[in-house]
Amino acid sequence: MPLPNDEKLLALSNDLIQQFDQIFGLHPGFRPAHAKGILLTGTFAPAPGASALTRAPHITRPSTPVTVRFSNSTGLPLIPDNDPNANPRGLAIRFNLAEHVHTDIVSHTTDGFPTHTGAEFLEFLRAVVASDPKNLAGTPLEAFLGQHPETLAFIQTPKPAPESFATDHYFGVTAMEFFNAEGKSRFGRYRILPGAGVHHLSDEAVKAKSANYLIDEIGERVKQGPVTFKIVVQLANEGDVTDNATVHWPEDREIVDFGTITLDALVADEAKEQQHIIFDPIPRVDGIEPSADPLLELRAAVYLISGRRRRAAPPTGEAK
Ligand code: HEM
Repeated sequence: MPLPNDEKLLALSNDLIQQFDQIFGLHPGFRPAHAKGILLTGTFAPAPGASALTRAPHITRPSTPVTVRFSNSTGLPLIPDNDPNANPRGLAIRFNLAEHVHTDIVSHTTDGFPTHTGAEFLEFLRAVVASDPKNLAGTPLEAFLGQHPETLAFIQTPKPAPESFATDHYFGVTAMEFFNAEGKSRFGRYRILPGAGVHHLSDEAVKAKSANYLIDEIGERVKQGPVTFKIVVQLANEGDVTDNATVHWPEDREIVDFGTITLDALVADEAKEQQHIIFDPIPRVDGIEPSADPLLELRAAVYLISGRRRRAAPPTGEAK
């Protein structure tokens, strides 16, 4: 994936990475956000009707190998899985179409995002750093939230911890434009639904869990049998806002089946692979185009700059 030439976009990308570094500290070889995670492999099988939505190659083939990464929030490689700040959890899915040819979905467990643009997100992060969350009166964060009800709404959305990475639902958040073989297009947002059902833990139950309960559990679970997720797409109606991750579409919007992923193994040489793989929020595949959501191009640049830095760091091995 290429880096864009847009100087302003690159400067904003670097500022955002620096802001994460400032909040979480530098951890060479780890991601500045979603630092703690685990990689699994499996296959994707398209849903029978999905070709009405898109002509993308993984929809026209019976089976495509996938690599997925489950993660905790924050740039702390050792954040305890039972820390409330580890929510929302992430799920990044790579569809391996051929050698060095792939398309990804990047999702997390909250349906939405705090801000419409990356510049606002940077302003929000700076306000967080400059404010005492326990005493908001008169702080930059209070001022920001006063001007951005969509950010307050995201903060106030409950973010319960899952029983397992395999029992949470994940949201693509940013809309994509899907094109089928006839050239007909629809905007949609991915949802990734666990075959084992959505099961969250109460705050009390989470406290009793261990610092690695999710990472340990998914490793054990996949040894016992396959872990499945159904991928669906929530379709926009004509006139729905498709370029703003803070705007939700009404729940009555049509949802179509996209396919199923079946995960059956952990990745060997985990630390090395996690350091190497760079997920891309832009699909870059025929049949699925990015929407005009400003987060997409920015994130693609952020993840690439960050990923190149991670690859250039000494091997992490096991986090110490
Ligand atoms: C301006 C908006 C955003 C910024 C600046 C941002 C920043 C980052 C950064 C720096 C990383 C580490 C990338 C790497 O080193 O490979 C990352 C990873 C990630 N982000 Fe974002 N993010 C944004 C929006 C989102 C949204 C909307 C979602 C949910 C759909 C999301 C979900 C994730 C996930 C799941 C990962 C981990 C990917 C992996 O496993 O490699 N982010 N983000």
